[in-house]
Formats: sequence, structure tokens, C-alpha cells
Amino acid sequence: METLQETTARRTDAGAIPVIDFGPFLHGGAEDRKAVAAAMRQASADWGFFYLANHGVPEPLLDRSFQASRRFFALPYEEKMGVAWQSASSNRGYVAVRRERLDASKPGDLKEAFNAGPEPAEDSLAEEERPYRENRWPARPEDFRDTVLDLMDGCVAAANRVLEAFAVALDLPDGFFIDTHDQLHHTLRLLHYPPLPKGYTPQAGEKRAGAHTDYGSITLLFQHGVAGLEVRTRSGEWITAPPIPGTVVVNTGDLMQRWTNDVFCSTPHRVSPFVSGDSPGRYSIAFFCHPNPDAEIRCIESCADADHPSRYPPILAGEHLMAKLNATY
Ligand SMILES: O=C(O)CCC(=O)C(=O)O
Ligand SMILES: [Fe+2]
Repeated sequence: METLQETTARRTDAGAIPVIDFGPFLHGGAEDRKAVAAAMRQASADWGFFYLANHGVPEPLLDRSFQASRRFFALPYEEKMGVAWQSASSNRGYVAVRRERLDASKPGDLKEAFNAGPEPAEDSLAEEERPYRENRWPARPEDFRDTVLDLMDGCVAAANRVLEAFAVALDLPDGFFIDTHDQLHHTLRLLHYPPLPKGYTPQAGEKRAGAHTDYGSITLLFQHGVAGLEVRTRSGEWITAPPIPGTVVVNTGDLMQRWTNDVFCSTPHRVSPFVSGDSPGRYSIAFFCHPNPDAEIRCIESCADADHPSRYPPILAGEHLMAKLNATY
């Protein structure tokens, strides 16, 4: 990854990163679908980020999920460590504060997380795969597993529609990306950035989440009230991406950048502590879409021509993901 400058983000209103209404894609005709897909293509090329309104994940389910998240992270440390993250190959369970470094050159992140994955029917999984696909559920809170799995279903459904829109945008068959994600190797991640004591002085470069790009194809990011997400523009400036009620942030990851030969960008982003003034606790939920591990990610035809030849050799999605996870834990 290129060097990421240590600069303070410019405070912006929410006007900079595009807000796209997904409604016409979900409920409209062919022209509506094309228009929404074109707006997503433009936003993914200019920013690698957009806000999506009418995304289809029900608000009551999101409220329930943030409540479950709050209650889980409020448990004693020892109890959370009872379901601790164990390996990159399973990538599930609880990740304690400072355990992960999203920017490997910086101190560990001031955040804790809980990762879960979809639970496909056991008989659909190869024997050797099963141990890696087992979630680590805590005994409390009581409704935790049901809530997280309900949200997982909602996110898979919404992400598939976004992937369908991307296919439309890139002149591919509607099911192109959905089919290459059908083994459901996604990760749903509850995130908690604990409140920082008043007057807290971060160590050099310390962040709530260090600057990084996401590893997979697309990410859906639900923010809950408190700002902190910062996005690096193509010109290298950091801007804030505050929560906008009723929307989800969608960003394109490394594999989508490779697939599209840099037409869509995998944009560095981070979560900063507020260094002056209050740093209230912050909760967010990210859904990382990962193509099937054996999917070969190679330049999509409509993204290359004589002036823009293919820039990346083909890569297996699973190998890319393992290399990234092993570098950050
Ligand atoms: O919490 C956020 O707003 C961003 C989290 C993030 O970028 C990530 O976990 O990859
Ligand atoms: Fe991220």
C-alpha cells in the first residue's frame, strides 16, 4: 500500500460524497436501473465511496443490531475473550482493543470488534471447511445470535442487489458478481470504539482504525450517530464522512479495484479519535463482501482497451484475503 500522509481531515458537511437513492433500481424499470447503476459507477470511480438511501435493510433490524452490539461490548473483558478471534482462516469472534492494526506502521487500533460469518447448511460445506465456518457465539446477550444472523441475511440481500447494479454498470450479465459470491464468505463485523478519557493524548499516529483499504469487493458500513470515519480523496486530502440517517455507506475494496482495472477505486479510509474535545464511544457495523475463495479475479473486459491495458495479473480471491488478514493481526 502506498504511504498515507498523516494529516488532519478537513471537516466537511455530508455534501461531498454522493448520496444515491437505490429505490429506482429496486423498484423501477430498465432505464431507472441503468441510471442508478451509472451513478454508482461514477461515484465508485471518483470516490470509491457513496451513501446509499433506500438500501433495503430495515431500520428496526438495524436498531436491534446496534442494541445487541452495545450489550455485547458492555460484557466483562474475560467473557468477551471466551469467544476470542483465533485465526485468519476463520476470522470469527471477538477482537480486543489494540489487537488489530489496520495500518501496520501504526499502534494497534483503539477499537474492539466481533466478527461473524453466514452459516450455510452444514451439508453444503466440504468436511475440511466446516471448522473455519463456525461462528463463536457468546452466551449473552440472549438474542445476540438471532439478531446478528438476521442482520447477516439483510446484508447479504442488500449487497447482492448492489452487486447486481455493479454488473449493470459494467455491461456484465446481471448475475456476474452475485454468482462469484455465492459461497457466502462474507464477514459481518460489529465495531465499538470505546470513549476516550478527557485529555487523552493519542500516541503518534494512533487511530481508532488506522488508514487502510478494504480487502474484498464491496463493504456496507452502517454508522450509528457518532462521526469519525474519514476518507482520502483521489487528490490525497482527508475528508470526514459523517453518518447520514437512513443511509448506508458503500465502498469498493481491493478486489473490485483489481476486477475493474482501477475504474473503481479502493479508497483509503480511517477512523480518527477526536483529539480536542470529547471522544464519545462510537458503534458501527461493517459487512465485508468477499468473493468465493476460488474465484479468479481478472480484469473485466469492459474495463480494458488499447489505451488502458490490464494492470494486474489474475489473483485468487481467497489468497488475497488471507495475505491481508495475516498482515494486520
Ligand atoms: O467504523 C467505521 O466507520 C469504519 C470501519 C472500517 O473502515 C473497517 O472496519 O474496515
Ligand atoms: Fe474499512
